Amino acid sequence: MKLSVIGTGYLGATHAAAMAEIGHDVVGIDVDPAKVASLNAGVVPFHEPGLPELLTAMLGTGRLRFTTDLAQAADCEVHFLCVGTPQRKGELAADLTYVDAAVTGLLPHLAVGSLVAGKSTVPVGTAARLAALVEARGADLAWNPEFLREGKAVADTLHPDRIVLGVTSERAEKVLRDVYAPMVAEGSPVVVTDLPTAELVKVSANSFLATKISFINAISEVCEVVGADVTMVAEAIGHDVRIGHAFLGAGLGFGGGCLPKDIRAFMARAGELGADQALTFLKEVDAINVRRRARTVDLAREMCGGSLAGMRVGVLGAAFKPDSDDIRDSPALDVALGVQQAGAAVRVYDPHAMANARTAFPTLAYADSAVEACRDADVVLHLTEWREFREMDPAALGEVVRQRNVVDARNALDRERWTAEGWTHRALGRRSI
Ligand SMILES: NC(=O)c1ccc[n+]([C@@H]2O[C@H](COP(=O)([O-])OP(=O)(O)OC[C@H]3O[C@@H](n4cnc5c(N)ncnc54)[C@H](O)[C@@H]3O)[C@@H](O)[C@H]2O)c1
Ligand SMILES: O=c1ccn([C@@H]2O[C@H](COP(=O)(O)OP(=O)(O)O[C@H]3O[C@H](CO)[C@@H](O)[C@H](O)[C@H]3O)[C@@H](O)[C@H]2O)c(=O)[nH]1
Repeated sequence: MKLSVIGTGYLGATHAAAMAEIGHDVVGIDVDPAKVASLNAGVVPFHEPGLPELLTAMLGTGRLRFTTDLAQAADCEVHFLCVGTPQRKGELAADLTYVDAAVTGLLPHLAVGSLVAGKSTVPVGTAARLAALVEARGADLAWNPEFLREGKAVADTLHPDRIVLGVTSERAEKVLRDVYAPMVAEGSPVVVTDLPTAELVKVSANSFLATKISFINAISEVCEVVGADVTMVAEAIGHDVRIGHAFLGAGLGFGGGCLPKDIRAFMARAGELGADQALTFLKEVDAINVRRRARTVDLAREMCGGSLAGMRVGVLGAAFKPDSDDIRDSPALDVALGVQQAGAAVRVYDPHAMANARTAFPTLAYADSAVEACRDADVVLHLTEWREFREMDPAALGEVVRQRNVVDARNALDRERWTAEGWTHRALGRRSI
């Protein structure tokens, strides 16, 4: 089938390459000419394991190309909307400017009988509003939310754990089942529903994930008061299959371009709909999450004898999670800024997010390696659990620091190994050994 993918960022570039991989003829369209040129040259403009190889292979087949020209979508049967829906400045609500611009721009090129399939995460009610515009052109609109995780985007797209089809006609359902035929054949469950339910599935899933993380981080706060160990609590409760181990990783909490803005936009939308009371717990989920960042700064301060003024702090990690260069709402960079504001000299290192971090936070100092970030440090902060950091040799790092103090804000370092090398190890939700 001929498909267009409108918006080729983290979601759209992956979706476009994956659709070509399963045999479709795909044109990716973005308003950013630099991004389009880069993708056409086989260079993914962000870090996503496996995507460069897939992109190169798909460009080679001739089934995938990128352009800034929406007119090139005119002969496509399906148009996937993958543009951003960031948080509005100074508000909780989502900014729908890009979605509206993409649909308005597409309307003159829409063939009668074609299908617009929204993948962006939107406030409930958006799809019905857009459907009226699309239907007036003789086309159809569906909502097909996306659940991929950054760092695992290729596998998640090619082997989704479910496919959600919000549709208003049997024809739209059939077209999307044809698009995803290999995934359906492989056994991915397909949930067919109406437009608002499909929109709600997406924000409900992210709200649940955020709630699970903040739940264990709330327990972490209590563990800190009583001297208990949150990692053991998580392990023990996770053995109950009704609870499960996933997303009980206590630590610095969630960031990124999805969970934080999605729970805020959900609260804002519920407020607009007069259902704000239903989601007041998400305010607490957000507050618990943000408190973990302040607690990490406090731990660093405690390790430096009560004040960070004049101290040197080595920061390991800038991305919001490992295997991504995404720094949107990154807890690591928030902590780095907090420590700097408290008077410390901070040096940050991340294996893949340095360029993004430097652009967004030019006032922070950066180092070219983990060792250089930690040279002469009074405390090392482990904030993003990249494999490179988890496998670091604490003995070698101990040679370059001023004091062997480490805060493991992701509960991911082998603390027995670090303490055996003379490090004072502190972690969120665990007493020291
Ligand atoms: N990143 C993820 O892991 C992920 C996963 C699931 C869902 N989502 C949702 O997908 C959407 C996109 O997220 P993202 O992380 O890929 O964002 P992104 O910022 O990386 O990409 C958005 C892209 O859209 C382009 N764009 C903006 N206006 C456009 C227009 N009018 N026409 C064409 N292109 C336009 C931008 O230039 C950019 O390249 C959001 O709604 C997000 O919540 C993201
Ligand atoms: O036990 C855990 C698991 C995750 N995190 C943090 O939570 C954030 C989000 O992690 P993750 O969900 O793995 O990354 P995303 O790529 O943001 O993916 C989420 O957001 C996407 C965009 O909506 C959805 O498609 C995915 O299903 C959803 O998992 C990161 O900061 C993690 O460090 C924790 O603190 N503890």
